[in-house]
Amino acid sequence: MKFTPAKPPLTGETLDTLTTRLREKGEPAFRAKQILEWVYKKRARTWDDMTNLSKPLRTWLDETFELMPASLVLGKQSTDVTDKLLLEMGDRSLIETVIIRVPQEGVGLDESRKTICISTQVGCAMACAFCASGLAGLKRDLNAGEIVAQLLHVCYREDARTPRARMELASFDNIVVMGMGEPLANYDNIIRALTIVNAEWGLGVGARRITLSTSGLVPKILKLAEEPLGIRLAISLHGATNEVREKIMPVNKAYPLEKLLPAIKAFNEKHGRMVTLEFILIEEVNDMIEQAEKLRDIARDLHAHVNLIPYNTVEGLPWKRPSNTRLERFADVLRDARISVTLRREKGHDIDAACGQLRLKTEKDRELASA
Ligand SMILES: C[S@@+](CC[C@H](N)C(=O)[O-])C[C@H]1O[C@@H](n2cnc3c(N)ncnc32)[C@H](O)[C@@H]1O
Ligand code: SF4
Repeated sequence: MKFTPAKPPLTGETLDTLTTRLREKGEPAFRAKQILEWVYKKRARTWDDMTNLSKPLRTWLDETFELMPASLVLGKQSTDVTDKLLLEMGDRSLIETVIIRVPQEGVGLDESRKTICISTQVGCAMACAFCASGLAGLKRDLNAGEIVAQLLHVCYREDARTPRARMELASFDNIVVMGMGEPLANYDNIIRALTIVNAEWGLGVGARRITLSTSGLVPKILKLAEEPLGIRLAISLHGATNEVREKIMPVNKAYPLEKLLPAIKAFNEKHGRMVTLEFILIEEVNDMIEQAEKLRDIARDLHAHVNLIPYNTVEGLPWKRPSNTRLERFADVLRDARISVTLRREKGHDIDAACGQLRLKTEKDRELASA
């Protein structure tokens, strides 16, 4: 399903596209920079906040663009270090954006480093057997403006909690494209959004602070390797042999390991940065020692970092998180081989942080309310 908003979101415009629109209207080129500065640096929430623009120009902007294409429906704070924002788009679609606070010594939680997890689609078509995001299939792609809007909402929220050191800064440290959706299946919009987020006239977030995670769309990984943007890459591997991977990730049929692994290598060679292999551990599905040994060999060959993630249970799905003993035993195989590995203690369990769960719950509540 495609959604065409009545007015395009301003947050989807680049400096070039906005300059072109303003030139056509007879405005000088510097106006575009002024407007974007209001949006990204000064966090203007209404056109009338943009006090150095004439009233007729503000009226034209209001008639031409949606200043903010997403509204906050729910901000859920977990008892641990994760906050979750539920955002509603113009067509009432719901998406999730997560703020993960990484505790640091000597500073309070509010001052800690923040990683933001953003969504790229409403639902997902990839149908991974363990994932809540894909349970109801794909509803639609998010446009670039809707992707960028998630980060502005985080800024609004965090600005209210902790003042920025300088006005031009984003209110977070890192971005992971690991929320709902397969980002490389929405390629043009995610690239445009990250270009805006990265630009000095946008949120100014360095490319090294942005990590995109994919289930493994090989042609798009190769395309991404050619982008000048230079973001980091994470691969959802979750199976170290085709047999295991295929059971839980249908994408493995089109792009089995013999195609995926060379594509990762090609990306590596182009960027010279360590790729991360994500491996969710699910009891008796992929947490066996033989899988750990195969994963060790793959990681060694790719010089990759391995992120082990204990499975977050999803209501209605049969999969289980392994015991701590099994988790540690798996991790030890990699540690013993001196592979760079983290065993992630996943955050936000108590606020349905497994991507897509909060949205599904809210949609169910809505259906019940309207029945
Ligand atoms: C939701 S996906 C979004 C990005 C992309 N579609 C992908 O698969 O890499 C981000 C990560 O969350 C993981 N994930 C999904 N459901 C999970 C669950 N229930 N518990 C732990 N991790 C999960 C995915 O496997 C993936 O590594
Ligand atoms: S893990 Fe990623 S690709 Fe697979 S269904 Fe979930 S969001 Fe989609």
